[in-house]
Amino acid sequence: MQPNPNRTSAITVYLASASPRRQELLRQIGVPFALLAPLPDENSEALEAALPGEPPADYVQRVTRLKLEAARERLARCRPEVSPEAAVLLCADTTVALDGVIYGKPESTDDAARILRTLSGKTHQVLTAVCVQRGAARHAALQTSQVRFAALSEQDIADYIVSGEPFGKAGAYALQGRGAAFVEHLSGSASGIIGLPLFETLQLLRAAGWSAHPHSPTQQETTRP
Ligand SMILES: Cc1cn([C@H]2C[C@H](O)[C@@H](COP(=O)(O)OP(=O)(O)OP(=O)(O)O)O2)c(=O)[nH]c1=O
Repeated sequence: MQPNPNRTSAITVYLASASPRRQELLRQIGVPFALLAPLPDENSEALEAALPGEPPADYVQRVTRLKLEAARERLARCRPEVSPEAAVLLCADTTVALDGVIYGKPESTDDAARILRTLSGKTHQVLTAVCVQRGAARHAALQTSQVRFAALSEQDIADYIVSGEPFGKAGAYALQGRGAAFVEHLSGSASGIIGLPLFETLQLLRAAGWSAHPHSPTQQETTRP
């Protein structure tokens, strides 16, 4: 059988993310990766400002592209010896939307309470955009889930905020944590809601030439973080 030129054994997946959830999710499906988290001198927050009137789907995909550009610069700066053909960069961004309004990470306790009151008793969307790049080739996907929240009491909201869980999460809740108790129904992708839709991510990695079964047995050893 002829070797498939797209299936290169020397490819390393670089997860360009500071999100512990994305790392856990990628581990869950057994994809070895190296971490390429933002450096302390990078202003990651500045990437995430929405433009006036920007639709949520446009926003989340644009921010993911910006994260990818920053990651390409970071790889060139931190690992100049790595050929772009030997690296698959992986980035994602997650946002919550209701009636076209974007709900990002809460900035304060009051902001978290405001977001949770807004989501209470309604169905919102969770959008996660994923982007991979290897050399000049880029592959992208957008995964959207629908999540229906139960009606939350002021006590529910106050107790949840005290737990600290809303902070650092788009929409001020975590499906993987106590926030699951608010979810009456969901359709879509649980991993997408938590930050990395695994089905779509694996498809993108494969499109970029990554394989779980490389010809060389060394990939597993060389790409562990
Ligand atoms: C809705 C939801 C979001 N989240 C998290 C996933 C993301 O970490 C976060 C959305 O913020 P993002 O800006 O997508 O990601 P991040 O800043 O945490 O990490 P990165 O370095 O990759 O940019 O919300 C959950 O963990 N659970 C949930 O149920």
